[in-house]
Amino acid sequence: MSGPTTPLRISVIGCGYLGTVHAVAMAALGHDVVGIDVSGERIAQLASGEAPFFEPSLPERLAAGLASGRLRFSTDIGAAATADLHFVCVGTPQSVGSDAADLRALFSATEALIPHLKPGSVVAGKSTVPVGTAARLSGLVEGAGATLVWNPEFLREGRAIADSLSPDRIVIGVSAAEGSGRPASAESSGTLDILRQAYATMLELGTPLVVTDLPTAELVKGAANAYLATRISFMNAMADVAERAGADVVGLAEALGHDERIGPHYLRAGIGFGGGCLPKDIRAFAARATELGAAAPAALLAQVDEINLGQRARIVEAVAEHFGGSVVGRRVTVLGAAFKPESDDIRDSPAIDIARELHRLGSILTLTDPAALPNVAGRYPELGLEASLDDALRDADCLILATEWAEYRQLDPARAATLVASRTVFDGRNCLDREAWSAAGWKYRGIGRR
Ligand SMILES: NC(=O)c1ccc[n+]([C@@H]2O[C@H](COP(=O)([O-])OP(=O)(O)OC[C@H]3O[C@@H](n4cnc5c(N)ncnc54)[C@H](O)[C@@H]3O)[C@@H](O)[C@H]2O)c1
Ligand SMILES: O=c1ccn([C@@H]2O[C@H](COP(=O)(O)OP(=O)(O)O[C@H]3O[C@H](CO)[C@@H](O)[C@H](O)[C@H]3O)[C@@H](O)[C@H]2O)c(=O)[nH]1
Repeated sequence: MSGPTTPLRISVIGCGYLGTVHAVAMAALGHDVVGIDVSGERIAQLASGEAPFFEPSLPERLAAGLASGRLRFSTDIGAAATADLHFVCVGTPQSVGSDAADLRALFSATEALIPHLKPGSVVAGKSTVPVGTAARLSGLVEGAGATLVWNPEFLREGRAIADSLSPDRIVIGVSAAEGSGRPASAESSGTLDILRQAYATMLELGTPLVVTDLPTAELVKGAANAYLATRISFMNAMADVAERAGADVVGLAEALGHDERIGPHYLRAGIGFGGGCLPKDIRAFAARATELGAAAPAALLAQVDEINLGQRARIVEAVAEHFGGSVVGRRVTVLGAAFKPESDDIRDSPAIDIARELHRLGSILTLTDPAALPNVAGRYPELGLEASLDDALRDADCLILATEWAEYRQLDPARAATLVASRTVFDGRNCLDREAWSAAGWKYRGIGRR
């Protein structure tokens, strides 16, 4: 990608999974970027060129940004003072004790930024927030002579750099002109020009730009994640019916996906969705819908959540049933700890929940993963961790494939058979070649499969 004709000075506040990638991507586009975080450890890592989490091509992109002199990191919010555009990327996790989003970091980061805002500068919220949050923040920002826009982010972990540099669309919510309902004021003030300049490279390549009002922009993000989660739970509900009826959910998904009105994505049944986004975002969406008096959307998403969590419980029950009702003393190996492949993120990972429950029920549990074990060791020291795949397979009484890393999908069933004690595999992601595994003498159990 070539750089923009006029580079901007940009600050990115919050350097987690989203902010780190966004800062690196903005520098790759040719802008002058400072990434800011309250965590000194995080900033020291980033400043020394160490990628703080596993994400394909992040180490190379981070190194290139630092070497270019266009990317730097600081714990001092004052380092944002020279920027024309500030992206706020701090966490909005689920609140302790409720389903609602915890917005404390968002408000405290914005309040800390206020004294450093120049008149005419733009604050772009990228964190995922309940609808109505931007309106609460805009008074703060506008009091300082700056403008607030909402610019939700849709990147997926594991492909975060590629998604950031080639998004499907760019959504920008701006303040509606009083009473008109149209996002007019930002057009005239040049706010949108700054955003267009930030994303110039992508816009020149034809990336669709949707300009809307603040609440619609917030809702686009919440609705996108709610819809993706609903599709996955829908297919897991179909898997339940398929299993009971002797049908096959993989063939069902393939046939449904050919329908242009449906499309093939997010139809993979299995142990369900996890991660730092879909689970907490549908809960926050439902909590906000309830506050707004919209009971039906809240009930719909509660059902989506329940189906999803049920998938984790069902595979544990199936494993116990396989062993005649009890897993006590059984050697169970879980392949994968991250919530998805190409990531070391274990936030709300179905793999971890399943491993913890089987451990609690008395199995001799071994967990392996090519990237996420250091994160597991820090949080769940009780789980038996094994970095070597061969050693994890050795003497297992059954395998559970929980995260579809390429090395698990490509496992040779004949060779794996020589290592385990008993040839039983629960394919929690329906990603193994059932025929090949069965032919190698394995008892194969998929999700929603005959
Ligand atoms: N992870 C993703 O793939 C992704 C994608 C799109 C949107 N989002 C949304 O982006 C937001 C961030 O998610 P994440 O996964 O990067 O979270 P994260 O927990 O990895 O990162 C949040 C970062 O913000 C920092 N922070 C907290 N308070 C701060 C403050 N006052 N000033 C500066 N930094 C502060 C934390 O130290 C942390 O490094 C969330 O709203 C999330 O829903 C995430
Ligand atoms: O057919 C499918 C597709 C995904 N998953 C699971 O769904 C979860 C989420 O996967 P994915 O959406 O690829 O990863 P995330 O990085 O969580 O990305 C989601 O959450 C981000 C944070 O909001 C958004 O930016 C992205 O657009 C949205 O896809 C993972 O556990 C997957 O295993 C399934 O079970 N079946």
